[in-house]
Amino acid sequence: MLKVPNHQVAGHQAGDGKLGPLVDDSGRFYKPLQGNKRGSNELAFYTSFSSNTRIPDHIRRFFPNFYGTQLVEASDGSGLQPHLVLQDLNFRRVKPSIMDIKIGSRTWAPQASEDYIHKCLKKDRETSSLPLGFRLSGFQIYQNRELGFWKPERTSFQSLPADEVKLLLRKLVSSNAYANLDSKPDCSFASIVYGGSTGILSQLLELKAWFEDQTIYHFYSSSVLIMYEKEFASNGKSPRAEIKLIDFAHVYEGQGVIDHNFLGGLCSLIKFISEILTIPDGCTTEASSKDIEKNQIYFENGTT
Ligand SMILES: Nc1ncnc2c1ncn2[C@@H]1O[C@H](COP(=O)(O)OP(=O)(O)OP(=O)(O)O)[C@@H](O)[C@H]1O
Ligand SMILES: O=P(O)(O)O[C@@H]1[C@H](O)[C@H](O)[C@@H](OP(=O)(O)O)[C@H](OP(=O)(O)O)[C@H]1O
Repeated sequence: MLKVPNHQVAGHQAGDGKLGPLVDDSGRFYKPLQGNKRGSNELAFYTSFSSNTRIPDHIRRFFPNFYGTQLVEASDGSGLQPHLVLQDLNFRRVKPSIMDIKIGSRTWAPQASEDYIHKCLKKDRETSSLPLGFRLSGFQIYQNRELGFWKPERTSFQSLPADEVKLLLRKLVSSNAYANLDSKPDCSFASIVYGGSTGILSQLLELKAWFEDQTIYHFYSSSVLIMYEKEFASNGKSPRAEIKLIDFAHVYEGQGVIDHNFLGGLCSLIKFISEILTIPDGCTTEASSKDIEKNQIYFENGTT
């Protein structure tokens, strides 16, 4: 039995008779093949990527597994429709904090139509894409048992200036991340989620090293998803901090050219996250140093 995913933070969503992705209870995510060539383009990417022997395994792990296509009952009631069958990245996650970050100052490919380029260019200019090289496309931050998730309306954060984007990236890894924008984040999980040899920063650096070399694909409008479990982190367990790349409706062949647009955006995101780890100015001090240390010890001891 397919159902609407619990933790989708951006993109077209199922529900209220609309077309959107569905999940099953065995860990698969069914994304409807979108119209206007988006669906066929994304399928072409997954088909090419999954059979490409030049992709190293340590890079492949940053992409959802691909299980082909399947006709399933679409969420909008339009009957059996083709869907991409992907790994459900939230399978077995409990209360995941998630950020969908659209990478690149340019979200359109040169192959796109003039109208589409115009639409994207406008949005890139109006949001943080152009000034920062990425924009927050959607997020949910788990607050606590009483308050549940903080999942603000998407347009409310897509055009924020750099310091407020950094504030949200701090809130993502704070024990006191409440919907109230005035609360100063404690960043108590920064070191175990962003830092460390297996943390988000080191995963992003690994991805960046590949982008410095690879000329196979150009990724326009794709996102990096950052995910982790705050409750695990609070209880001294591994926070399951992971990055994954998603949304390949606008990926094209690289034809021997570096993907400067994606690489530039990735470098910018990396700078934001590394500054959170190295410059603690934006975090409260009471909680942080003691909590960071405590969590680091738990994590390094592998008490999962
Ligand atoms: N494999 C996956 N497993 C779990 N969740 C996913 C997966 N892929 C995407 N999502 C969720 O769905 C959201 C939208 O995904 P995606 O960007 O692929 O859809 P889209 O409809 O093409 O988006 P857009 O309208 O921005 O082009 C993501 O923000 C994420 O929350
Ligand atoms: O490929 P398409 O069909 O052009 O899809 C749009 C594209 O992914 C935009 O980047 C996205 O904006 P954000 O992800 O930045 O919000 C927009 O969402 P929107 O319709 O909610 O604006 C989508 O509709």
